[in-house]
Amino acid sequence: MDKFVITGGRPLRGEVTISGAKNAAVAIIPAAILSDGVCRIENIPNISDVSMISRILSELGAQIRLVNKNTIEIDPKHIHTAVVPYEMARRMRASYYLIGALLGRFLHARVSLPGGCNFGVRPIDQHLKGFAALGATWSLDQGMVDVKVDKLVGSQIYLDVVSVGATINIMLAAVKAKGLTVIENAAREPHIVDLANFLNSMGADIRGAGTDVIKIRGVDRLSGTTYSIIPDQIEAGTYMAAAAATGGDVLVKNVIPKHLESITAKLLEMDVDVQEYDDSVRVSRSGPLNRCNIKTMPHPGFPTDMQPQFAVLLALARGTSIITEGVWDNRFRYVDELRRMGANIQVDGKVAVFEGVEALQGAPIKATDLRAGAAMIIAALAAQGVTEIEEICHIERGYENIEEKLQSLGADIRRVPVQIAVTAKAQ
Ligand SMILES: CC(=O)N[C@H]1[C@@H](OP(=O)(O)OP(=O)(O)OC[C@H]2O[C@@H](n3ccc(=O)[nH]c3=O)[C@H](O)[C@@H]2O)O[C@H](CO)[C@@H](O)[C@@H]1O
Ligand SMILES: C=C(OP(=O)(O)O)C(=O)O
Repeated sequence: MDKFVITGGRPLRGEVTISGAKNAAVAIIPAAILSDGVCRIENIPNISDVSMISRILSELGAQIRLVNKNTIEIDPKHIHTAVVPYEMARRMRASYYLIGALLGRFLHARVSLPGGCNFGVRPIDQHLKGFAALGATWSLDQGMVDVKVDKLVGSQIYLDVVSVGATINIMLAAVKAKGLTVIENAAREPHIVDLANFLNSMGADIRGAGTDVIKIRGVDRLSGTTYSIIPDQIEAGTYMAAAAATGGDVLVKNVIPKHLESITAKLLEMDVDVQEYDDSVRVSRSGPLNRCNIKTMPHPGFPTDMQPQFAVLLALARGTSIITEGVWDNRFRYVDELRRMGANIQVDGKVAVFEGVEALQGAPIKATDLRAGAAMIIAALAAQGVTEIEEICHIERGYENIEEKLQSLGADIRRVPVQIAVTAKAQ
């Protein structure tokens, strides 16, 4: 296991190119199971969650060819089982998309309950409610969800909570159902639109993705396709926050500025300069950071996956700021790590109150989850002195080449192996 060693205090300057979106890739790769032909998927981020979901597909019998670092071809013809190995699926959140995709193809799926970042309870009741509305029955035994159906039949489904995962999973099963499925109170994130575009390019009939009512008219077959994944909204936002935290000047390239609107709005409120171009944004700061309040919400609200990175900015902003976490029950586990660096933050349930400090100091800390890990990197880049960040495997789930990208912006970040202390056993 490696750790990052970062010497802070250098403003980030230069250009960085954003990779394909993790949360689109981990939905689109399992969606390829539904195809009769080969799917060529471009702009795939080279991250561990993508490697894991690809390995699972291979394990099921799919042929996966790496065309280059960011392009794969998936031939799902030889998938021979609807049972996903327990150990693999429970390591990542997006393995739950295998339920919808396998159900669409085999009318049966047996998949372990998913893993992913630990934000407290992460139920899948809305996914199961959706499958049941399409005619399926499910049971749970030995940590595996078993979902079966004789025939998928389109239905009207109202989601009780706006859920990205349930919206995508229901779409995956409903594309092969008989008749029309309508998902009401659907999530509207950019990766939902990307998945719908991917499925439509295979011959699906999905309308309304990006709004809260999605209509899916089932089709008998889906063909192979060539598709390029959208840029990662959260990776882009992370580099924007890093530029702002270090008082730098960074051109963030290969983005869809529309997807960044809520992030840009908060940076502007904090007196950070943001210039938008066709497919890039330039973020710079020379004056102090101004305080602001943030409430995370489903898209188009401020994304919960940007909450920890902005917490670092608020920890350094003048005055008192408040973050209200509107999506997850427990997404402030990283606050203890920021406190080690000198941040003044009080947490009460889903609300965190920040009293801005002049500077953070380097300290030994850890990544408690993926975006918390990104936030620790930002804090370390802005801090005085040296910070060591352990448990960076969380960060590798979602950020392609993060140390190289930061080094190209002038950051002093190194990856070094963690020394394991070995205690000699008395004979
Ligand atoms: C792989 C992936 O894309 N992960 C993202 C996805 O996670 P994920 O798909 O797991 O998140 P959801 O949108 O489903 O969850 C949103 C809220 O709905 C609740 N809920 C969800 C499903 C359900 O069946 N019942 C239920 O009550 C959750 O507990 C949470 O409070 O969207 C989250 C919200 O934008 C992001 O933080 C994650 O990065
Ligand atoms: C929470 C995230 O991912 P996952 O749902 O895969 O844990 C994330 O991408 O920030």
